[in-house]
Amino acid sequence: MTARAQIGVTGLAVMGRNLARNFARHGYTVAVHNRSYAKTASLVADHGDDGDFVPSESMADFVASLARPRKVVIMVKAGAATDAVIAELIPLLEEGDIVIDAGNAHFPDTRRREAELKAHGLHFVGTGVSGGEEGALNGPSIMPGGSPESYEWLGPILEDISAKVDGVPCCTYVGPDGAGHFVKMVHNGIEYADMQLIAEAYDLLKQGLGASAQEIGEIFAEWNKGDLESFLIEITADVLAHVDAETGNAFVDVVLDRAEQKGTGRWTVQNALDLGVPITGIAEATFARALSGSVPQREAGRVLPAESGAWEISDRAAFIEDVRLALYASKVVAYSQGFDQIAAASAELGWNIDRGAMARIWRGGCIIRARFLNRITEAYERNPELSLLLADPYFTEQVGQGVGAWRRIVAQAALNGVPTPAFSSSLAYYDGVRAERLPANLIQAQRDFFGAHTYQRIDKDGVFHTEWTGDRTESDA
Ligand SMILES: NC(=O)C1=CN([C@@H]2O[C@H](COP(=O)(O)OP(=O)(O)OC[C@H]3O[C@@H](n4cnc5c(N)ncnc54)[C@H](OP(=O)(O)O)[C@@H]3O)[C@@H](O)[C@H]2O)C=CC1
Ligand SMILES: O=C(CO)[C@H](O)[C@H](O)COP(=O)(O)O
Repeated sequence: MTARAQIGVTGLAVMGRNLARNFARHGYTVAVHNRSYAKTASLVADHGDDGDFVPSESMADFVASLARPRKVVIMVKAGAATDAVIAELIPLLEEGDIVIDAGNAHFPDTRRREAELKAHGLHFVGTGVSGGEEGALNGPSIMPGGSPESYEWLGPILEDISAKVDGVPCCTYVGPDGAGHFVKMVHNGIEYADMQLIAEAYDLLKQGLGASAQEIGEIFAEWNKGDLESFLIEITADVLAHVDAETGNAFVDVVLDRAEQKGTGRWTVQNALDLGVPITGIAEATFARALSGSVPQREAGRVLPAESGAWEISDRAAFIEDVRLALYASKVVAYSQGFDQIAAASAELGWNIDRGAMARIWRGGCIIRARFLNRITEAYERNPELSLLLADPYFTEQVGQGVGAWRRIVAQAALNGVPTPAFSSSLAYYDGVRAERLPANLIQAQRDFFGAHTYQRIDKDGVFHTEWTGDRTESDA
């Protein structure tokens, strides 16, 4: 076997096969392999004319077909399958070779694998890839972690096959070990929030205006021409316009209202709890999916009284504009929180992640690609240490213009019994983060009362405790 392939892909399901085709279409000789040979054979049979593929049945032949340093992309089911493939690869590879896990791995797994492969003299690159089937083929957003040295070898190839916006690749080096998969995880968390917010906007228009799916689709299509322009709004308009062939009804009206999840949103929330970063929009979106699937609770809950009146909206156009403004503001909150989480993890793990660069590589190729990501990049370019995206002058003004609408929508939804967990929690976050004084003073006093947990004062330095069950004197703790 001649070692002539410039890159290899093992795992040729939806993502791997399209990524392999993308490499081939960009002129790379691509070694391809899958656990079961049928997928390899069908890739070459169906898409052989995309470029130069080198198919192999065995992992040993696959590795032997790669030029050194070998670059092996693993695109298999995340978790145990990735470990199994790595274990098979290690004895076949040589010092300096690069293993790239492009699946949706959990970043602690990536950190573990990177350390393990380093001990074998191998580079391990955990990379986020977003864009689904279409993105993998035509240009995804790529978020690679690992050693800077590995990026010197790999970066040009990944940048080549990534999406481009204004000629700029949607791929850049993210940071060491698990940084790439961490950023992909937060991307997916934001994806959950964005989808939930869009779903809430749809529900408000449906319940408030009694609008049909078709009409709401037209509203979303209109919104997609302005500040909200994004892939998710675009596909929402498309989905809402789709008619079910079997029933002739709007497609969304025949889809069961139970949202599933594979785990990246949950990981994002779990990690935010560990870091102590309030990502309330993402958390509510994740829990909203859980609520939608809580079948026994939802069946039991149908008896609960609503105590809400009939929703009458006199000015339809004004209501639609309010929903649009509330959606935009809530969306900025979700991104602001997600970028806070990236900053916190980066500081804790010494990753030195450039948040502006992350917004830049999310402008194209990925599921959350959106017009306003340009504005986020600009905000972090203005101030790389920005502690709150919402406080960047551009976003302060933009969100500020919609605050009245946001409050009206959240209030009307509550009065009319329409659940808006992501809209409401985002507004609560906005009010919380801008508050001069929060009621946490009372919580500190309570904690000191029952557990001598101490508190600080606003009028002098130090840490104090009050003898609550004694004479109530205060002492330095
Ligand atoms: N689908 C999507 O839109 C996106 C997916 N991802 C991530 O990309 C990765 C691939 O996703 P997708 O293409 O959907 O495929 P799947 O996650 O459905 O995984 C199927 C692939 O994994 C292989 N596989 C499963 N178990 C093993 C094992 N023990 N040893 C070797 N190979 C194994 C299968 O081989 P076989 O054919 O032999 O069964 C097949 O090639 C996943 O990590 C996913 O989370 C990332 C972004 C978007
Ligand atoms: O990674 C992705 C896109 O970026 C996938 O689409 C994501 O896995 C979908 O997640 P879930 O199944 O949890 O909704």
